[in-house]
Amino acid sequence: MDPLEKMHFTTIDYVIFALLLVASMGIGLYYALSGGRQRTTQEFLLADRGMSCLPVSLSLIATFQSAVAIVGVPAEIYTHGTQYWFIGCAYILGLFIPAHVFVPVFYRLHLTSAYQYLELRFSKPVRICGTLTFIFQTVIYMGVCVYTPALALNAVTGFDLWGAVLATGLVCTLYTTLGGLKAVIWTDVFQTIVMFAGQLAVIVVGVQQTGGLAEVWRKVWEGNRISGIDLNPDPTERYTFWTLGVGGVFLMLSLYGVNQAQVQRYLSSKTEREAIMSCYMVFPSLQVALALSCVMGLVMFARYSSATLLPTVHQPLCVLYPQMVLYFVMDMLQDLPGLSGLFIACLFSAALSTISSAFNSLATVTLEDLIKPHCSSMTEARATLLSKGLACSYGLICLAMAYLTHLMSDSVLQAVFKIFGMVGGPLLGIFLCECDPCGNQTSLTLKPLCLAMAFWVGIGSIVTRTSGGPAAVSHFNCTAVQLSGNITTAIGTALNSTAVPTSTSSQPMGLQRFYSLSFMWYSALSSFTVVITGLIVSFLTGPMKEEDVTPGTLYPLLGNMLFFVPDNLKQNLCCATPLGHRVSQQSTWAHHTHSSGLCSLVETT
Ligand SMILES: CC(C)(CO)[C@@H](O)C(=O)NCCC(=O)O
Ligand code: NA
Repeated sequence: MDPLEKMHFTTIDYVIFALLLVASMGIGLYYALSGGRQRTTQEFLLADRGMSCLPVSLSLIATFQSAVAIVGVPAEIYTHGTQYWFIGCAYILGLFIPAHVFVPVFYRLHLTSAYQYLELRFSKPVRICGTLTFIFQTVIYMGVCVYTPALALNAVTGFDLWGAVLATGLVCTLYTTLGGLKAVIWTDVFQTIVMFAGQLAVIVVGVQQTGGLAEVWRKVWEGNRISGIDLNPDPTERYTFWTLGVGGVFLMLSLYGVNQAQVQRYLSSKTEREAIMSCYMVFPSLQVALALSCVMGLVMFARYSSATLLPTVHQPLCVLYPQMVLYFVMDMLQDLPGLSGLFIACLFSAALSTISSAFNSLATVTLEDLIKPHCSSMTEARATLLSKGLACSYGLICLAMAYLTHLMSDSVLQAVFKIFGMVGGPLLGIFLCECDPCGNQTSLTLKPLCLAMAFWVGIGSIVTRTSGGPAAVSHFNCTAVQLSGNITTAIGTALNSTAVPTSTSSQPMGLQRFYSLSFMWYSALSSFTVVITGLIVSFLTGPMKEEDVTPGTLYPLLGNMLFFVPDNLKQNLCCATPLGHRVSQQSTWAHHTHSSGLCSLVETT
C-alpha cells in the first residue's frame, strides 16, 4: 500500500470513536447531577476526599500515559531496540519513594495544592514560584497531548486535524467542568481500560498476521532489536541502564511524587492508607502499560523487517515518527472493521485522560495558590463557580497550545521528556528539601540559577539537535517522505536495513558535549543542582531555626535511616523530626515544638 494514500475508515470506526466521547460526557454529566452536584470546591477539586485506591491508581497511570507514549514508545523500540524497556526498573524507587516520603507528608498536612507545602516549609514566594513552574510545564504538555493523536490520525486517515483537536479539547473541557475531579477520575478508569484494550487488540492481530509468536521473536532477534543491559557510563548516550534506571527515577519522582495532578489524587483518597495503596497499585499497571507499548514496537518491527511482507516493495516505507505506529495499525487492521476504530479510541482515551487531569489540577492551583490568598472573603459558592470557570478557560488555552505545538518540530516523546526535566526537575529539587531539616530560605534564592542551567542544556540541545546521540534519521539510509508539511524531522526506515545502526557522527566536544547530555538525565541533573546548592548555602548561612519550621513539613529521612540507633541518641543527633498527623492536630504540634524545640521530640510513628 502506498504510504501517501489515505486509509479507509469505516462507519463502525467512527461510531466507536464517537462512543468514547459520548461515554466520557455521560460520566461527566452523571457526576454533575449526583452526589453533592459539584457545589463545593471540596467536591469539585478533591472529589470530597472520599476516593478508594483502585480508581485512584488507574487514574494515576492515565495522567502521564498520553498518546505521546502510545505512539512514541513503539517507534522508539522499532528504531533503537528494547533498551528503553529498562525504564521499568525506575518504577520501583520511583513509586516507593512517593508512597513513603511524599504521600504521608502531604496527606497529613491536609493540603489542597502541593505548592501550599512550599509556603508551610519555606515562604510565600517559593510557593508562587512552584505554582508558576507547574502551570508553565502543564500548559505546554497539554498542547502536545491533544495535538499528537490528531496529527497521527490526520496523516494516516485524512481525518480533519483541527476537527479532531476541537472535538477532544471541547468534550474534555465540558466533562471536566461539569463533573469535577470525580468525573476526571472515573473517566480515567474507563479510558485506561479502552487504552489497554486497543493496544492488546493490535498486538494480538499483529502477531497473528506476522505468523505467530515464534516468528515475531525470530525476526526481532535477527534484526538485533533485543538489547541486553547497556552499562555504558557515558551520560550522552540516549538510553543506557543508567539513564533509564537512575535518571528515570528522578523523572518518576517529579511526575508521581510532587506533580499537582498526582498529589491531588493522593489527597482525594479516603485515608492515608488508601493513598499509599494506590501508589503501590500503580506499579503493576504501569509495567503492563510499558510492556504493551514495547511489545507493539517489536511486532511492528517483525512485520516490516522483511521486504516481502510489505504491501508495495518498490516504495520505501518511510513514515514520520508520530505516524509510524498509526500507519502500522491501519495497514494491519484495515480489513477488520471496528478494530482500527478501537485503536483510535485508545489513542484519544490516552489524550483525554491526560488533558482532563491537566485542566482540573491547573484550576486547583490557580484558585488555591494564586487567587484565594488575595480574596480571603470569597464565599464557597463563588469559589466553586470560579474553579469551574478556570477549568473551562484552561480547556480553551489547551486548544491554543495545540496550535503552538503545530509549529514545533521535535520528536514528541523527546520534547515531552525535555519539558518534564527542564521544568519539573528543579521543582522536584525544592520538594526534596523535605528531607533536609536545615534547609533555609536563602538556599532557595539560587533556584532561578538552577532553572537557568536546566534551560541552558535543554535549549542548547534543541537548537543544536544533539541530545542523546544523533537523530534517528542519520542512522538509517532512507529518503524521507514528508506526510505532513509542517514536521521536518522524519524517521526513515530502510526496507532492508535491519542491522543495528552504526553511529556515524564524531564525538561531541566542549559545550556541544554538555548539550548532548541524554534528556533522561535532565530531571536528575536539575533537581540535584537545587539540592546541592541548597545544602551548601544553608550550611554557609546557618540552618533554619527549629522554631521556624512548620511542624509536619519535614520527612525524618536521617531518623528513619538510623532506625537501629536508640531514640535518645537520635535526639542528640538532631535527626528525629516528627511527622504531623493531621492539620487539626497542628496546633498541638506547634505548641509542642515551640516549647521544646524539634530536636527534643522523639518520633512517634
Ligand atoms: C511516565 C512514563 C515514563 C512511565 O513509563 C511514561 O508514561 C511516559 O513516557 N510518559 C510521558 C509521555 C506521555 O505523555 O505519554
Ligand atoms: Na492519559
